[in-house]
Amino acid sequence: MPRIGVLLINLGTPDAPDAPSVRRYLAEFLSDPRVVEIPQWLWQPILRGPILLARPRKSAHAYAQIWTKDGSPLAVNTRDTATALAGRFGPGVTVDWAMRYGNPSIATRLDALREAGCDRILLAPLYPQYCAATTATAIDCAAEALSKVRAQPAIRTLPPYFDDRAYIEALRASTQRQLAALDFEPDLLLASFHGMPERTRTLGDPYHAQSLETARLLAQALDREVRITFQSRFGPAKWLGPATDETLKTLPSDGVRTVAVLTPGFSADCLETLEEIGMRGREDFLASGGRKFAHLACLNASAEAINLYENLIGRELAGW
Ligand SMILES: C=CC1=C(C)c2cc3[nH]c(cc4nc(cc5[nH]c(cc1n2)c(C)c5CCC(=O)O)C(CCC(=O)O)=C4C)c(C)c3C=C
Ligand SMILES: [Fe+2]
Ligand SMILES: [Fe+2]
Repeated sequence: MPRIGVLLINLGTPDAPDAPSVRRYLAEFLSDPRVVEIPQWLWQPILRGPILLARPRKSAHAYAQIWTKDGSPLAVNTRDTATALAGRFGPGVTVDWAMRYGNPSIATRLDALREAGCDRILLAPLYPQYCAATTATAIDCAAEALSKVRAQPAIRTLPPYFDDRAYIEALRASTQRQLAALDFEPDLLLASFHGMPERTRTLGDPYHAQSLETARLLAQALDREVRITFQSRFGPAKWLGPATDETLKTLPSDGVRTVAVLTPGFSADCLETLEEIGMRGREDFLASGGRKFAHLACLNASAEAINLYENLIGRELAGW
């Protein structure tokens, strides 16, 4: 009987909500040439200069507002997902989790799975929409770690699931459950995806098209309009639009008084959903004349999510 490992991979987060930890995390993240596609000789002085001098303190303040007693929400939600999936695929399958940047690293968890006897490993980046800056770099990192291994395990990767029926169904059920618990019926449902430089789309990254398709299928499943925006702009380059923050500021003058925002491109709640949408987005909307604002939780380790991953991962493992 082969022993199988499943490694859930998410983006990564600082170890603590303080400036030195955020600095270490940002230095690793923003030095990845898959994330910032500027030649390193030109980029590193900018990163090591203005960015890593100013941003860590500002971001640490934001992280402090969303930190939980168990740690960073991104890590806690990803860990809880792995824990909830343990045992769901039979006794020969171990489910573990890792972060592309920071801890626990992909290399250390791949080592642990191999030490546990796993000779087949499914890499499961928890990004529904494929993006070179998220999916590809996670796979690159795993391949880099395995390049130092003599007796390599067999590897599979979980395909993007942006249009998978099980994913759309999980989003539909989670959205309807959360809308039913609100004390208002929102005029508009806004789906905010993480942004990317516009240039990556023209270079052939399918992320934008896959995000649009997710929103279209969700609108169809809910039988109502779902408007799409892109958040978290970084740097001076042109990013995918329309921008979430600008949209939230102009919606009230267009007659939208109540809004519910979901973030279907994030598998787990994190700084970008809890602080950027749940706090700053809310303030922007209400300060611009909006009356009621709701931020819907990501799938996280909800029953809908566990059902989804059991389905997606189960299908991959069926061939093993
Ligand atoms: C879900 C998909 C994501 C894409 C695509 C993505 C691209 C991308 N991000 C940055 C810069 C930053 N992102 C930051 C945080 C962050 N980003 C994602 C996801 C995607 N990023 C997540 C899940 C998180 C949250 C991490 C957490 O700890 O909670 C940050 C750090 C925070 C900050 O200082 O604002 C930066 C910086 C770029 C440049 C980029 C694509 C080019
Ligand atoms: Fe990001
Ligand atoms: Fe951000």
